[in-house]
Amino acid sequence: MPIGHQLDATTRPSVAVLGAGSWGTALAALIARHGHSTVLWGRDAGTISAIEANGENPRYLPGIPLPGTLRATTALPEAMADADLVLVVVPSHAFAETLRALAPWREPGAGVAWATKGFEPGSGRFLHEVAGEVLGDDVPLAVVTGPSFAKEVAEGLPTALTVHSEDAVFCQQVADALHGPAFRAYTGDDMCGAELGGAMKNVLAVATGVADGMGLGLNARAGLITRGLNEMLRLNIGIGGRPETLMGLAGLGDLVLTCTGDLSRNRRLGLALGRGQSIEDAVRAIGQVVESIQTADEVMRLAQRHGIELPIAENVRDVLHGDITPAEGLRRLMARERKAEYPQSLFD
Ligand SMILES: NC(=O)C1=CN([C@@H]2O[C@H](COP(=O)(O)OP(=O)(O)OC[C@H]3O[C@@H](n4cnc5c(N)ncnc54)[C@H](O)[C@@H]3O)[C@@H](O)[C@H]2O)C=CC1
Ligand SMILES: O=C(CO)COP(=O)(O)O
Repeated sequence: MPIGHQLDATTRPSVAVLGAGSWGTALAALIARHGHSTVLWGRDAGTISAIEANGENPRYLPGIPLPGTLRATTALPEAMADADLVLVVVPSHAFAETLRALAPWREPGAGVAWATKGFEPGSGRFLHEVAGEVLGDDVPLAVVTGPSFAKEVAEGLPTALTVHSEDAVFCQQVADALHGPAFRAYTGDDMCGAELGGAMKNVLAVATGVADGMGLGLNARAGLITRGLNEMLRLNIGIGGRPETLMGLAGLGDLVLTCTGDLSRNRRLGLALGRGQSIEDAVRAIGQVVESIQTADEVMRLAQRHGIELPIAENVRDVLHGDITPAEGLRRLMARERKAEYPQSLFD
């Protein structure tokens, strides 16, 4: 278990946020508003100079003013200099390369947290496994997850999420930076469960989006959310996570948000597929990262390794691959054998 570095409670840690898309920008703005010295790093020079010049991220959060104290740069060493806390907010496909890039510039003792949702594409590793391997065992690590649309956080609307870490001191440091008048940050120490919930809800948001796009009604949506939660819980227990993690913000909370809120890109992908659009056209129209496309494969590989059946996630994967139509997915789900809702207790 990593050893947390001691913090002076009277000082506010300086924060480097890596990834200037919608979520990285919203989190950097939140932390800067809380009085932390905050630098946002992004690879796109146009976006970074617009943030510096106009206090706005025109591509990802148009029309939302960012705090004047927030600095932005394309130079990673500059962003990392003096950072006590690093928050990585790039898509999952860029997670490992971003960690490798930041590692040489990390200040001694600085912990690394991430708000990325998903697995390492290809290997299917959990992001905390990737971080442990790239950064080593003595770097404090934490995951930030929960129901939180970037636009609403950037607008200062009330939000609650959760920070999980095996390092209690670092966990508190990350939660302190996020917690504020319009933002509640809870804490926990189940990184596996927290990461699984954040990744899996994206796949289930596609399922409810497809159902809504096909006009299947509100009963179908509620049924999918509930049976989807059940799939999350069963897989989580299979991997040794704790059930209560997924009954909270990292699971149920984020599942409800993304399965019902049209700000969700994963739900919008499902809506488009359910209305008969192609995946290519839908992804182009959304114009931002849609994590479920890779996560569906990794969730199914993980489930197969643990011998766990996930009918909804499996159908989402097959629809995303173009192997079946949404109508065929519906037929498959409705034709499944009848059974007890809970053949065995989840909580034994
Ligand atoms: N937007 C949201 O409301 C929330 C997003 N998340 C998660 O945060 C992560 C990031 O998502 P968003 O910011 O929403 O995506 P986005 O699509 O808004 O922005 C992605 C950003 O990543 C950058 N990027 C892509 N590849 C890169 C690379 N190889 N190196 C460096 N930067 C790279 C892009 O330039 C862009 O700035 C995802 O895992 C997402 O699931 C989590 C909670 C809320
Ligand atoms: O993770 C999110 C909200 O918690 C954002 O969901 P989408 O990636 O589907 O937009």
